[in-house]
Amino acid sequence: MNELTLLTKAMIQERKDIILSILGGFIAGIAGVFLFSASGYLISQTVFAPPLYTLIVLTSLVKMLGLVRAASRYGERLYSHRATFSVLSRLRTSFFGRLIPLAPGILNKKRSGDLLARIVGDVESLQHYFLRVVYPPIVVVIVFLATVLFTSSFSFWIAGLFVLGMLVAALIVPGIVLIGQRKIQGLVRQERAALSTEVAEVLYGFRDLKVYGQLKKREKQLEHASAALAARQQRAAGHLLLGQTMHAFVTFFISWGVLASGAYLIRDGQLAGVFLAMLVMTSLTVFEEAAAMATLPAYKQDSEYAAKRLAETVPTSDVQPSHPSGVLSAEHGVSIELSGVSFQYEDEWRPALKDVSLRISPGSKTAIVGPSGSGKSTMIELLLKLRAPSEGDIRLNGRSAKEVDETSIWQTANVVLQQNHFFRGTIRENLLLDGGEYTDAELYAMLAKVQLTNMSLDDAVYEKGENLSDGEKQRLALARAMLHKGRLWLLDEPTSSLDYVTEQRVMKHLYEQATGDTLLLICHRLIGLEGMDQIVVMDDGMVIEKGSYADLMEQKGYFFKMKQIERQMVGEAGEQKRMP
Ligand SMILES: Nc1ncnc2c1ncn2[C@@H]1O[C@H](COP(=O)(O)OP(=O)(O)OP(=O)(O)O)[C@@H](O)[C@H]1O
Repeated sequence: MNELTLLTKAMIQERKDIILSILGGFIAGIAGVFLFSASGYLISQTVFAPPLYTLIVLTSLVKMLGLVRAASRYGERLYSHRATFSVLSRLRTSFFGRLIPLAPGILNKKRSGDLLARIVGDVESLQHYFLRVVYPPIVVVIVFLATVLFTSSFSFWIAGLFVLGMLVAALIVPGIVLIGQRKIQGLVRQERAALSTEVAEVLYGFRDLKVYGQLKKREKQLEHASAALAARQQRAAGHLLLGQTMHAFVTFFISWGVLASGAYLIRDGQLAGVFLAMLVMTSLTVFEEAAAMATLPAYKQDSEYAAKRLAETVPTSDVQPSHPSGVLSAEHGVSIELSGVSFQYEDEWRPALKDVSLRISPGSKTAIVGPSGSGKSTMIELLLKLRAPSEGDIRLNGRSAKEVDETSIWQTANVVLQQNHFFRGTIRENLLLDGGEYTDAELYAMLAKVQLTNMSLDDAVYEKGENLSDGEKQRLALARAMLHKGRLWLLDEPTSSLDYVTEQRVMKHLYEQATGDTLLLICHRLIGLEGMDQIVVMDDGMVIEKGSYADLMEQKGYFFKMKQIERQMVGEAGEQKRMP
């Protein structure tokens, strides 16, 4: 099943609007054909100076057909666009529904610019599927059959000419457009994704590119990607134009054919001369209705290619993602138990965590230390259910994490990650990210706790917190976590950019608030870990030591050696207790 199947299913759900738009399209099409035919007939009739009432009836008919055509065209547009946007909204919801569980894995794998091009552009492209691929042939065929039936009552030969013209307009012209079209649309999408990726790279890496003197080179690449896209788009537009031109030629040819064969039939006495203008007008109008057929293959290709790219991004399946109903209690500290947990990032050759077993009792304070790349942050990601272990089990409050609803974990956890995101807005908005309700006085009190007394709640925050220092970002993230009021603290190097004095002051408030809560702190500095209930030492994805500070110092193992090195570097004097 791919996106087009999903699209078709969504269209079935919007069948009422779709039927109404087809009905509107049919009435508008047929009213248009009769409007111009009646006009042609009216003009021809006037030559014979008919009675006044004939002219009144005919002009009234023309006016009425004009009104019917306008009203039904409006109805057609209204219902077809309403159906399209409802279908698109269903599709977008379903796409996001499948995309979200794949994050953050998918954000690692796909380049962000390309992903953005898919999320916005490809989903958007599918709107053409109904409006320009599925819907036009249905209306064209119905209007055309009605017109042929009408024409055949005047002349079988002219009706035959219409059928011949329609075969050329609906099959041969689109067929020619299709040749070569297959590649063009795919290439346009590829070039668009390439440009989007380039733009994202330049925007994200602007500073580094500038410092390393690579900005000019990247600007050139950007210009190149932009020119390549413009060239492809030009070719695609040329192709569309070719189809439209061929269609106009067919219309022109058929109208001349109707005129010539009509003249012949009149001379032969098989057709009354008064109908000739009417039949020519009929042919012009009915083929104008069929103009959408010429561009149909281009849109069909485009939709199919967009659907393919979306299906590649998030595999479609009938299997609904499970939503476990288990809730993590926010009443007291959480117990954590990891049994034989291993985890390997997709496409990585070695596991980030290997057979990790660990018990963290509720209300205890645990520090996780170890060299860079030893798997500490990965463990927090698994606890937050941002990723699932490849092997082993994680139990929270004695319940397997698989059975616990991830939202309840996020509600219970106060999280500070190594990289915390800040949104464009104000300090207040960034503090109240979880929608908590606090007065300004309470928020200022929190800012004071994290030593940000010089900040106003109305101060602007730029995108990604560009106008904040790393230390300010960490303190804001800590304030955000402290406002969250969960009973499980997951802190990944939360104070790495702070000076010792500020760190001590901030952490004092944090520990005060975390009394009785379960706290897990990842840190590189080994100073002040004496008060921790448990210290876990990790190396190369494994737990190599664990115990209290005193136990580990007595063991004289890895932690002891690291501590010796740190003491030599910082000096005993620099040591202060992390715990209050
Ligand atoms: N998104 C990712 N995709 C692939 N591999 C990853 C990803 N994140 C981390 N890794 C790898 O997993 C291993 C463990 O990384 P992790 O970030 O958990 O280590 P860490 O101990 O927290 O390191 P640090 O102290 O530097 O933050 C490393 O080898 C790293 O290269």
